[in-house]
Amino acid sequence: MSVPATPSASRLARPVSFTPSRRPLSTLSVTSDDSSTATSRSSTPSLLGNAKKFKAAISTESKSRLNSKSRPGSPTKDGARPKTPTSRPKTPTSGRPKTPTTPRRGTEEVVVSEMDVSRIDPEEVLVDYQTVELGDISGEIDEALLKDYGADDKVLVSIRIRPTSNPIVWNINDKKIQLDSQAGKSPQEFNFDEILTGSENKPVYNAVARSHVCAAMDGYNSVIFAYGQTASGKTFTLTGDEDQPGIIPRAMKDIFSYIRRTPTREYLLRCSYLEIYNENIHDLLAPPSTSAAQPVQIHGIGPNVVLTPLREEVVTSLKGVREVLQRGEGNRRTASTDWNERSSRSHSVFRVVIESRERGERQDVEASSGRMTPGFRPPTPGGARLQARGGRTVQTSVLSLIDLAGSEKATSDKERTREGKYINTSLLTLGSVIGTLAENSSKGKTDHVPFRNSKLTRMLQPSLSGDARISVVCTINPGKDAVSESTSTLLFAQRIKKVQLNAQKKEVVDTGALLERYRKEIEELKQRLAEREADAPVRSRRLSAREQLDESRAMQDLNARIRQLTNLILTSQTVDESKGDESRPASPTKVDFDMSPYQLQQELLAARRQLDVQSNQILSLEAALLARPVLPPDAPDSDKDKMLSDQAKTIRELEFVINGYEDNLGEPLRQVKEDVEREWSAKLEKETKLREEKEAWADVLVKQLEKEKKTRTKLEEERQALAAFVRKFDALGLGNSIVLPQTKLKPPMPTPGGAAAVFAERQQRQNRIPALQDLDTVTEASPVRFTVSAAAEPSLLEEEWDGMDEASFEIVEKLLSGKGSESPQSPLREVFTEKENVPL
Ligand SMILES: Nc1ncnc2c1ncn2[C@@H]1O[C@H](COP(=O)(O)OP(=O)(O)OP(=O)(O)O)[C@@H](O)[C@H]1O
Repeated sequence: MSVPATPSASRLARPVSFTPSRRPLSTLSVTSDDSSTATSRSSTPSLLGNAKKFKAAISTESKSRLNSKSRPGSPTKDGARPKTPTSRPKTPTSGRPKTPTTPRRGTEEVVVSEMDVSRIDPEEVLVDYQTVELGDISGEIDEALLKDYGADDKVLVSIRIRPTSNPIVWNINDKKIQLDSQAGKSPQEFNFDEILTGSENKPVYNAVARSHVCAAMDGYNSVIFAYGQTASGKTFTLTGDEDQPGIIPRAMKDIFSYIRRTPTREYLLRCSYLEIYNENIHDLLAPPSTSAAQPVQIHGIGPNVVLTPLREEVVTSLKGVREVLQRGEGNRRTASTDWNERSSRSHSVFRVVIESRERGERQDVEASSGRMTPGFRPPTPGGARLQARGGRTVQTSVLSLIDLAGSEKATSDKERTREGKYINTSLLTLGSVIGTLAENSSKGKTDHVPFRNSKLTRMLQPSLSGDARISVVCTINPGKDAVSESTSTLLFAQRIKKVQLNAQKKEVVDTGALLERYRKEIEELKQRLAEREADAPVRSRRLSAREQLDESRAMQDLNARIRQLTNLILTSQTVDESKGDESRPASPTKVDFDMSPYQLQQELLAARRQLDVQSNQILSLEAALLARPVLPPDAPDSDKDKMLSDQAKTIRELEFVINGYEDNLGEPLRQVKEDVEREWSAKLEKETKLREEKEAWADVLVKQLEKEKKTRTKLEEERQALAAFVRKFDALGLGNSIVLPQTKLKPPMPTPGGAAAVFAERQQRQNRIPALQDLDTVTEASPVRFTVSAAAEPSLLEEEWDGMDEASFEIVEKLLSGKGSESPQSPLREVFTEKENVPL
């Protein structure tokens, strides 16, 4: 379906001033009325001024608040609702440098608000259902229209197509949009949450903004922004005109409607308005001279963004909002360009900080909040203004409504071209940030996101990082002359749809009460610990090992709880004083900058040491986590219980080790340790003695062996001598003729088997000496004694023949030399031969 060139008769019948006069006439079919455009822009807030005043019955609490003399915009005696002050001193128009050709509107009307939040007591300017005027609210919010967009953590992306007199080249089918094939490009189909046409702003507000405004009232940060090429209708969508109020005025009406519908809570509303012009941030609510002299700076690390100095003004009615908007818009830079008579030359951000808490009893509120002594309170930059008291938490959220400058081609004007470059660069950065976030979300990547490349993206970092619910209205010109710009806008819209969000409600707890509770608990714990420590030496003597163990564990628990509470106190104090509505993790350590450098250095060192210890703990916990036994998810409960009790046991044992072995052992366990040591030293002594005995015996054996060896050598020499003698003897043929004198030589009688058998028998006898390996069993008999008895048995090799003396050898000499007998068959030879039983 094609969008009709004239979207609807009723829309075009209205003198809508969407066609700037400086635009080339050839592209226009609906003539515009320049003066009406200017008028409609400049008179935007007036549409809110027609609201009827409503006098609601007010509570005692409200009355007291309203009757407070010190309150700015004090009510009249008839109890009328509080008003945002209107009488302000006029400021000079000089100040922040203006865009040369297009002086900002309204500078002559710029006034300094007395509702600057840093000058008033927040408790005095609360809004509740009784103080809201009926004229300040939209018709009752139709719950049926409130789709809970954003709850699914997706960006709500809508396309708004402005009317044009040019031929339309886009086909729209419900929530799909596709370039007409006639346009000559590949017809890619895009799918969005909403596609809106026409000039009615109400349906646009209902579709793209209302749910996000309500989410902000419910405690979620919400961001709504318009993106698109120049003159495509961003400002028309956000601000609108007299006939068609845009998202901002409608949102403010809905905020008051919401308050009116919520009798249980009271609210503090603060507004700020800024613009980013040529990469400088200007406070649109500050007097221009101040704003020029002191551009707003972005502070903070990572997603923690703090803007200072930025004026915040409390609003208690729609009228107050209107004044703030009027002032801010008057300070905004717009200029006539080739495409838009009043082109926004900057990105503008209108922020409403919404703080709320449950309504309390009057007395309680006054006593706890100090409402009885209203007046100046020291501001807490970036923090919540409302105090959480009496057990009531403060919920804080920010609604940001952003009108981006439109991307554009170079123009004939040098100044516009320069601005255009800044605008295009920051929009390109926004595009690449969104692109990276989308990639990271869809592909599970963690690529670096270039938030810092522009002020716009740096400022949007918390929201784009997932801290807010986001709705984007992408405005396009459907004409043939803007196909490439519209396609690029649709591609941007498609990318941002993929960004993953995770907005959470922000609540500041009643820190005063909580801290008091922590302090009390710490005191009690310290006292209990001191009592136990004092009692410990006496008690430990009476306690069993088990009880001592429990005792030491109880002391450790007490210490741990004290440490934990102390940390909580530090953290809470830091949250209270510096975290404010961002509710971001804060350093648990408070730095006192009045300390000397040396003290600070010591603090730093201590903090580093603690960090080291903690990172070690993390490592060991991670290791334990990795090493944990894995149970299937469907494992029976008994198994899980067992595993848990095993792990608890292991943890207890590890704690033992970690907390100091000696310290935790206690007296009884020390005794066990000494007993074990005694037993083992006795065993060691016995073993040492045994080893010494064995070494002595081994020495004896070695000596014996050496002796045996010597004897063997001697015997061998004897044998060789004898063999030589026998050979000589035989050679002389004296074997048979020798008669040995019976008395002198009595050689042993040959035995069966000869000398070898005798030798073997002796050896056997000797072998009856137990083997070394048997000695272990013969424990009682000392191997030394055994060796001595073995040595008493003469060796065969040492044995000398009876009667064999020097004389005997002489006779043998004679016989061998042939002097005793000539016969070769001498019986002597036989004897000698047989004696040795060895071959000669
Ligand atoms: N949907 C619409 N219906 C009727 N008029 C429209 C619509 N959209 C835009 N216009 C008109 O078109 C003109 C340009 O619109 P607008 O200033 O809102 O564009 P823009 O996107 O904010 O441009 P820039 O980026 O240059 O500031 C205005 O006169 C506006 O009234």
